[in-house]
Amino acid sequence: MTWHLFRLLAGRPRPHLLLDALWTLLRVTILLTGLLLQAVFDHLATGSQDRGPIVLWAALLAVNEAARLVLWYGVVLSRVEPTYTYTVRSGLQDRVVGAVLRRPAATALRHPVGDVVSRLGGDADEVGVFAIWSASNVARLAIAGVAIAVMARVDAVATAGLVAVIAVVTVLGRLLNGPVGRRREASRAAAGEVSTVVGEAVGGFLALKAARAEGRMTERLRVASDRRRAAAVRDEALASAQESLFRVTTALGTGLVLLLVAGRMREGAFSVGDLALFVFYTQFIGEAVNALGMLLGRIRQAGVSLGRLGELAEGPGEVAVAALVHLDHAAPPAPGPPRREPLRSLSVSALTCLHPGTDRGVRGVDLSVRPGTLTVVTGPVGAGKTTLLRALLGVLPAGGEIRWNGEVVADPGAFMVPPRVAYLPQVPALFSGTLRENVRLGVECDDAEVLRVLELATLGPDLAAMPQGLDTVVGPRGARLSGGQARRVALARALLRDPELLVLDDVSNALDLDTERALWANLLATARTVLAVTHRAEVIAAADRVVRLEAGRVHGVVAPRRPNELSGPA
Ligand SMILES: Nc1ncnc2c1ncn2[C@@H]1O[C@H](COP(=O)(O)OP(=O)(O)OP(=O)(O)O)[C@@H](O)[C@H]1O
Repeated sequence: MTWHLFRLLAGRPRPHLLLDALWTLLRVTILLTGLLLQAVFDHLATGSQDRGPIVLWAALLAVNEAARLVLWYGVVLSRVEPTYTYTVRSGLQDRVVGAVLRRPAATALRHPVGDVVSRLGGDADEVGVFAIWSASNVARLAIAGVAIAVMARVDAVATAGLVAVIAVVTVLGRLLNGPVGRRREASRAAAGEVSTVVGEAVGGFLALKAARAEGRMTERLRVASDRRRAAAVRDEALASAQESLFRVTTALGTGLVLLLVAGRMREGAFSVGDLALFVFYTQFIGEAVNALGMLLGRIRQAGVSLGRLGELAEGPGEVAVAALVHLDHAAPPAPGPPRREPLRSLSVSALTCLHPGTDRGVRGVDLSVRPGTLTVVTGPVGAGKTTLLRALLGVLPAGGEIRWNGEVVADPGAFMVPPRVAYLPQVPALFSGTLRENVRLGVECDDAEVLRVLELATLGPDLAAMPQGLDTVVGPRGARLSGGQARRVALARALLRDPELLVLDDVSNALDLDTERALWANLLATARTVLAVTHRAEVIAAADRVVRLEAGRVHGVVAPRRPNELSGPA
């Protein structure tokens, strides 16, 4: 996983290299401070009365410190780091959401919505933070290497002792990496569980109130939060232990250096300036080792997070992450709409689709749809009507054969889309935005066209009562529409695509009888091909063909004559 993490960052190396360079510059100022201190103390130790060099070094120290502060706060912390971390974060989120949207509808979202939101937030954040952390600490370690070289020139033995302490602590810290990673994974999973419960509670708020089930949901949330707390405490405890291990390096190192150089100081071979340099650099090297420990932990954590994002995009395992990283270089373009080809025939044979882990769904369904006709699928509740439509459209994985104009459809999910097919599900989705945007949803057309399809969907009178007309804000954050209105807006969206085949799942639901009659009269007057699930006797009577499903199997196909009474406003 770590390898993929580095590949991800290497995909766009420039911001990382810029940050590496800035941090290196910052650390060089620290090296300079050590050398200036050494010079100041050595000069003081000579007992010289000449204050000139001291003033010069003090001035250089002040300039050096001021330059560091300006570079640190003014450039790195306030601009470069936030830009980089948010670019990585939002880049990952874009890629994951893009990959999910490109997946076949049948398998697009395999995790609860709350968990997905948690991963897109927390896990993308973790990788974004790692990006800036790695830049900062790679520079820190490189300059620590230079500091060790400078110290070795002054006293090789004391420096070797310090390096030995660092090596022991590093090995011990690395041994903790495995458990730290496992606990981080458990903690993230527990956080995802809490988000799932919160997502369900917020999404089903009204249902919970209506059923007076708030207590049950609160209890679920409490249990999930307790698990999350326990996992987070275990995670933090071990991560802190690992951090502390590295932190003691400074104290141990300074003590060891003092012991090792005491003899040479007495002999005058180790100056006061050298001691100042050693104490200052030991502190810096200790911090670098401490940072190395945190960096190692963070690599694990960021790797875990990248893996979790990869799962959303592609599925579990390394392959998923490789694919996610690969997307950085060659995000496949979204496929354009298929070429329009008039529907001459649609046939389905032996279509079988069972819901995973159950024997429910549909089995061995044969069906044919002729152009310009209304085909109705009916049957009792739970008979498999919705399953049949969704399997036909590739929204659910299914066996059997589908032929469009005689040609076998290999991938229904990619094939059964506008302008071939438009689908109105039982629960249509509206998005925050205006009525116009919800109908168009990416289709370029003028308002006259939007108004025409809204009229066809019998929303004309409703629209006349909306002061803002097409600019009326609908959807989750806008003025709410009634269930029937939302359904007809979604129908207008489908009609705007002018599909060869219109697939409707229970469009009559939530409509009064007059509106429903007008709606069906409009649909039939356009002589388009419609495949509709419905219970309404009038619509069934008007159909060219009626398929009756019972317990997932076809229980008869009839062809009633279209009665005239369904004629109405066109
Ligand atoms: N996601 C699912 N997982 C498991 N079983 C499911 C799932 N969705 C539906 N089912 C089951 O499959 C069967 C067919 O469901 P389906 O929704 O297709 O019926 P339907 O005829 O459309 O019902 P309704 O008239 O209520 O819309 C039912 O027994 C249902 O319980």
